[in-house]
Amino acid sequence: MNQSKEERILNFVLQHAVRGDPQSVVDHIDKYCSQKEWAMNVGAEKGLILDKTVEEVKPSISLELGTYCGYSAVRIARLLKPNAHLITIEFNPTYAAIAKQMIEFAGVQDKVKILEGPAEEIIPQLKKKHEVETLDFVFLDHWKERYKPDTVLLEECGLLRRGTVLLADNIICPGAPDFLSYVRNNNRFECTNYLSHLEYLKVEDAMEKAVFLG
Ligand SMILES: Oc1cc(-c2ccc(F)cc2)cc2cncnc12
Ligand SMILES: [Mg+2]
Repeated sequence: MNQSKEERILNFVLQHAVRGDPQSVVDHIDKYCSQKEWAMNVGAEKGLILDKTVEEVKPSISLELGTYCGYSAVRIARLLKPNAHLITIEFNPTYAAIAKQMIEFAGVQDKVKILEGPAEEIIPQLKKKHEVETLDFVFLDHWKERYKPDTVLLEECGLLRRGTVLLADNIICPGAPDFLSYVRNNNRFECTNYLSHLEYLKVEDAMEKAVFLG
C-alpha cells in the first residue's frame, strides 16, 4: 500500500534529521516540504513569528489546535521552559499517529501531550480531565471555520485569563474572516496583525495575535 505524503515527510525526518534535536526535525520538515512536496506546516517564515510569541509569553501551559505532522508542536516545545507543557489537539487519527512519532523522534515527548478528537469535545474536558486551570498561550492552526467557535468555547470554559495570548495562522490564506471580525470587534481582545507568506510559497498570508483582556 503506497505511503501518504505525511508518511513520506516523517520518513525523510527519521532518515535524515538528528534524533533528539528539535531544530534538526523542524529544518528537515521545511527542507522536504519546500523542495519535494508542499504541506500545511506553519513553515520557517511564520514559524519565526510563532517563536517570537512563545519567547515573549514564556508559557507554562500552551494549547495547540491542529497538530498535523507535529511541526509546530516540536517548534513550540523546543522553546518551552523546564516543566512547561503543550497540549495539542488533532482530529485526524492518521495525522496524530505521524505527529506522535515526530514528537518522540525530536525528543520533546515529555513536554507535549497529543489529544485525538474534535477540539469542541476536548476543550470542555481540559479543566477536569487534563488538570488545566487557565491557558497562557493558544496556537490556532486547525480548520479555519472552527477558529471563532473554539475561541468562544475556550472563553465559556473559563480557560482564558487576563493576558492569555492567542496566535492564529492563515488569517489571509485560506482566511478566517469570522474569527478576525470577532476578535477585532470585541473589546476583550487586543489584536495585532503580522503580515507574512503562506508556508513554502510567495503567496501572502498573515497571523493574528489576540490578547485576552479578561
Ligand atoms: O497553513 C495552512 C494552509 C492551508 C492551505 C491549504 C491549501 C491552500 F491552497 C492554501 C492554504 C490549509 C491549512 C489547514 N489547517 C491548518 N493550516 C493550514
Ligand atoms: Mg496553518
